[in-house]
Amino acid sequence: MESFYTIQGEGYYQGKAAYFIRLGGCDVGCVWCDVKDSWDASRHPQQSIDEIVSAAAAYPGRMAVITGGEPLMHNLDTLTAALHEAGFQTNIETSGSSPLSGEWDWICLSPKKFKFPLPEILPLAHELKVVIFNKSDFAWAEKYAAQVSPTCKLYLAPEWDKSKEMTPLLIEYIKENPQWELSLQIHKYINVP
Ligand SMILES: C[S@@+](CC[C@H](N)C(=O)[O-])C[C@H]1O[C@@H](n2cnc3c(N)ncnc32)[C@H](O)[C@@H]1O
Ligand SMILES: Nc1nc2[nH]cc(C(=O)O)c2c(=O)[nH]1
Ligand code: SF4
Ligand SMILES: [Mg+2]
Repeated sequence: MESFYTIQGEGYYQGKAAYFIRLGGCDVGCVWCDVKDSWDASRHPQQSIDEIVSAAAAYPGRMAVITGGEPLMHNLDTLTAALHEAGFQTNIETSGSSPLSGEWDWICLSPKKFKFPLPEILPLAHELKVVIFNKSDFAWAEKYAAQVSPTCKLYLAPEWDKSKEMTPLLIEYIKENPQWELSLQIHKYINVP
């Protein structure tokens, strides 16, 4: 769909320069998704892996973030091998709802109520990032926290349009449950893509 060099705005690598590769197509359908344009893959041009990787390599950063849409709707073995070959760290942002493919240095799993993650990705996640849209989502987040590895980093993120209302609840929750950390979409505050 699009590629851009920016600052990772969320989660563990928040604040780091990263090259984002956003792949078209998503069958999850989150009501609050902030990139609904990405859902229909046929509306976006196809690019070769060579084109994608050489565009990325023009920038000094060597962290690539594959996102979407739902990137795991595509087989990512060849793309991630080419990124590794070019010296990139490979990170993915995924709902985990399609089978895992690709060679990953970092898996950010963001489970969704609209299409659950497949169980096999849970022990492989390096980072669990749960979007909080309403109060019941805290208990739902704990259900997934119990299934990831003991070293997996745990993040709660307010849904953007409800962040004014929900962020104070996240702050209180994290103060009571300090295994969780706050993830804000900082790119939206600093106006970068
Ligand atoms: C657009 S999704 C694409 C990758 C993948 N489909 C997924 O959901 O993880 C990238 C990240 O943005 C988050 N996100 C999407 N819409 C959001 C919103 N309105 N508020 C907060 N986070 C949002 C998702 O939860 C996910 O962590
Ligand atoms: N700057 C920036 N950071 C991000 N982290 C995850 C994003 C995503 O849409 O996957 C994202 C994004 O869209 N922009
Ligand atoms: S899974 Fe990701 S891309 Fe798909 S609708 Fe949900 S937030 Fe949007
Ligand atoms: Mg985004």
